Amino acid sequence: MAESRARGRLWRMSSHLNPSDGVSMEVCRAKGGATGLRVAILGAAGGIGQPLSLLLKMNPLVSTLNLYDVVNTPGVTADVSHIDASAVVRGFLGKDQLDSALEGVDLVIIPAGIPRKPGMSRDDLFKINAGIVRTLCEGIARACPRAIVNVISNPVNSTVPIAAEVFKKAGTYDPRRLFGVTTLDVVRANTFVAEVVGLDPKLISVPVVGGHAGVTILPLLSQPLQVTPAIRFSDEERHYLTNRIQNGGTEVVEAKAGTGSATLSMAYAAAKFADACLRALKGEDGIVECSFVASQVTDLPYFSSRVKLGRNGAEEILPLGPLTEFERKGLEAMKKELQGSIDKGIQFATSA
Ligand SMILES: NC(=O)C1=CN([C@@H]2O[C@H](COP(=O)(O)OP(=O)(O)OC[C@H]3O[C@@H](n4cnc5c(N)ncnc54)[C@H](O)[C@@H]3O)[C@@H](O)[C@H]2O)C=CC1
Ligand SMILES: O=C([O-])CC(=O)C(=O)O
Repeated sequence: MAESRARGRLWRMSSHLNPSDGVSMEVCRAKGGATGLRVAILGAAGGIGQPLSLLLKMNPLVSTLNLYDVVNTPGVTADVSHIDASAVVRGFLGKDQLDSALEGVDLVIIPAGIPRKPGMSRDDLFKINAGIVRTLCEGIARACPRAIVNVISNPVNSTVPIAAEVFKKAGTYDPRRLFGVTTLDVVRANTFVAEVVGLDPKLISVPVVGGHAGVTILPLLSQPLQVTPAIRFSDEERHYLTNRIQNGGTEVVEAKAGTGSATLSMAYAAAKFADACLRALKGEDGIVECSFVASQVTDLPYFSSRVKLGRNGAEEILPLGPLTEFERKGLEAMKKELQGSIDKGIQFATSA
């Protein structure tokens, strides 16, 4: 009897999580950690969304985790909610619940949209993902205009400008609060450099600048911070590493052979970047991450480089630092493509 009573209680606790099912939280004395931060994941049932939900549930800074998708959120929500970490997990399904998913949220992470198949470029995703990101950002402008926004959906070089234009149109744009997530490029750079030099990747921190597609991804291999004496690469190593980092996404797409792109490493990278944003929101000082943001570091209007994070988002965009001839050439080589992708996003959002 005692056992079955306990089971009934657990069932109600988990099934309240989808607000559409009409079961209330009456049986729960606590309504969730009041002092933490509220996070929403849009696209939470996807390949990235699911492991990212798991990692955010485990983040002690999160008090409420809202999981939104157009399919399958009740199952993902029930599953993740059973993990014994303090964040309260709530599921939201379909566009009618978008605004409820976003109300009062401090940080929104967007991994919604289709992934690549072999032979596709990230730009090939524009047709479908541009509209998805626009719709979701319209929801953010309505329901949580002060939230920090982390855009993962590809092509990032265009989806971030789309998000900015949606917010401008709504009168809610604050460039400090909008970030394209390029952390996976840094994660890959650290891993591949560590492999070549035979060090623990935790000791390596390679700034990766530019954008998030092919030649627009530029690792500054002359600046792998934290290592003394500084690492010097041969020409052969520099070419190998730059090429592998620029094509890391394609490497995974081809290995997955039509079943998707990076999901686990991306969830790890997104959780790392989200954690940096949350710690900055909490007032921690000295947090610096690479991200694709509105920028004046080059003549391009958006650019990924090292950004100092603070309570209001991007506090300071740090200069690129001294570049080698190889890196200067890489920077020049990316400009046309990156500007084109940015213009394409702006054009899409302003002509609609
Ligand atoms: N920024 C980066 O470094 C990376 C970006 N990506 C991108 O992330 C995106 C997601 O990739 P996966 O999770 O592998 O794809 P997926 O197809 O496994 O999951 C996407 C999820 O988005 C949902 N979705 C579709 N339309 C939606 C809408 N209107 N509102 C809410 N949710 C919606 C789908 O139902 C699905 O659950 C892709 O565009 C991919 O290219 C992937 C890896 C790295
Ligand atoms: O390559 C893709 O399509 C997904 C992605 O952005 C990455 O893994 O860096």
